[in-house]
Amino acid sequence: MTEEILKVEHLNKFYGDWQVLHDINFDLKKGEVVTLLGPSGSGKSTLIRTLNGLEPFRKGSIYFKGKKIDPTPKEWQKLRQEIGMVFQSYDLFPNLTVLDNILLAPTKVQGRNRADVKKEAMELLDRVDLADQANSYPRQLSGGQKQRIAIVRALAMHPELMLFDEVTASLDPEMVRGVLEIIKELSDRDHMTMIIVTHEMNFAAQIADRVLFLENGRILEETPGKQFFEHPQTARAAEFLSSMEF
Ligand SMILES: Nc1ncnc2c1ncn2[C@@H]1O[C@H](COP(=O)(O)OP(=O)(O)OP(=O)(O)O)[C@@H](O)[C@H]1O
Repeated sequence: MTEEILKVEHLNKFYGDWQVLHDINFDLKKGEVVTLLGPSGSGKSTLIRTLNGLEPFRKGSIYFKGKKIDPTPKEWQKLRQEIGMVFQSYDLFPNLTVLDNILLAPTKVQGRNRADVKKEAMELLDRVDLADQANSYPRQLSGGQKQRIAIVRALAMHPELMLFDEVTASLDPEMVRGVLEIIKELSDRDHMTMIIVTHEMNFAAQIADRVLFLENGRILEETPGKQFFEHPQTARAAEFLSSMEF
């Protein structure tokens, strides 16, 4: 049986008194790619951030590799070593070089040997065609380059699960493809388990094993990727796809 990486059960989240996520249930097996799609404000970012402990939740359970998460700051800090996340805003440290951005957490948090991590970081940088920028500072890089570095930084922790929250949303169109290709390769070559929030429908159609379609904080449908894009189950999802000109 394929190993279960994540299971979300009856997850409810509130901002103050207002409920933003309603009874979210889904699971994710090793190597699977799930995309979260839905209109603006449907709760996609909130959900993916909740899965990394960046947003607290009030009711429900999240299991990671079969173990129920005790949602304390300490536990999340530990789990973030295994659940990598990349954001729209890169969040690189401006005062550190590219290489030091990548080495920081594996050496300081995981206590791994600096020379080993450095060797691996250079291989990862080579893979995203940025080995020549190892000693640059983030301000010297384009948005697309910064986002490729942010992905490498997350991968250097050897995550079991990667979360991507609209990682191409701030990029100029010509930068988008390079970043999406890296994510696609992570799936094809490394069989990385991933949850992806994106507005890039063609990319979602290529990469999604499953789509969770959200509206008003609820999962309206959960459909295999190919089927979702060809024959969505709900009229609302069909309307959404046509509004995205897919
Ligand atoms: N910190 C917050 N406090 C209160 N409300 C919030 C907060 N963050 C998000 N919201 C609201 O929660 C709802 C869901 O937002 P969220 O960003 O998760 O949606 P989304 O589907 O990711 O949208 P988009 O595609 O526009 O990024 C929206 O109505 C948003 O205004």
